[in-house]
Amino acid sequence: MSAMRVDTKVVMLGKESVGKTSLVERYVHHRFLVGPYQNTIGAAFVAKAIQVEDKVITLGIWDTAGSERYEAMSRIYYRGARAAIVCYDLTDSSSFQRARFWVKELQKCEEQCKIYLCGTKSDLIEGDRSLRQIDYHDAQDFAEGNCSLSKMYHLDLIPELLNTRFPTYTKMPSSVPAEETGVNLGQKKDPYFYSCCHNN
Ligand SMILES: Nc1nc2c(ncn2[C@@H]2O[C@H](COP(=O)(O)OP(=O)(O)OP(=O)(O)O)[C@@H](O)[C@H]2O)c(=O)[nH]1
Repeated sequence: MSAMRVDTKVVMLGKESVGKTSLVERYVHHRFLVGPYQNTIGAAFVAKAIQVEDKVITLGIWDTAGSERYEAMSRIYYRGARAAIVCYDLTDSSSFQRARFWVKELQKCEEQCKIYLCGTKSDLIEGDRSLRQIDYHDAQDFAEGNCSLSKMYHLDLIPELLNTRFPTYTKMPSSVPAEETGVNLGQKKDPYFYSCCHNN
């Protein structure tokens, strides 16, 4: 069996239960798994081939375990990553603290890695605004304060962002309304991301 060639390494980081695995499932298999929560142990790998202009590139996505018990292991998985999706749960302030930790760590240790800050579970706050624990502006300020570029991007555009050889920035929306912040996998809406790329 021949080894799979991965063109671009992507790592998912964030506190346990924020929804990293669900995001990967959605992106790769177009599904949202309902049922009891099963925490990731160590890390999981999935590959996805995508078309970028006239080329096919293979993303190798490492979905790390959020539990702090696996923190040292997660460091192994972000080594050499071209992009990191750092997730936080909009209804859990401690998960935002954890996301800040990972962003700082990546900035320090992986200068070439593009960082995407992603708020998850927006369906919960749509149902009940009082559940929101991370203010929209706090997240935006954090992205702007730490990076030279801070916009929101649609998930499907991330492959284009990742491919520095064939950048197609013209397709990106310059902004999306505040209401669309965060990821709503439960209701299968499209996820949006803050990008805080400090090396674009
Ligand atoms: N309501 C809602 N629940 C979600 C969403 N995304 C994930 N969940 C739920 O949150 C729980 C944790 O999701 P996972 O995707 O396993 O979280 P994880 O970040 O991979 O967790 P670890 O493997 O522990 O690091 C599961 O019960 C999911 O069904 C979402 O967008 N909305």
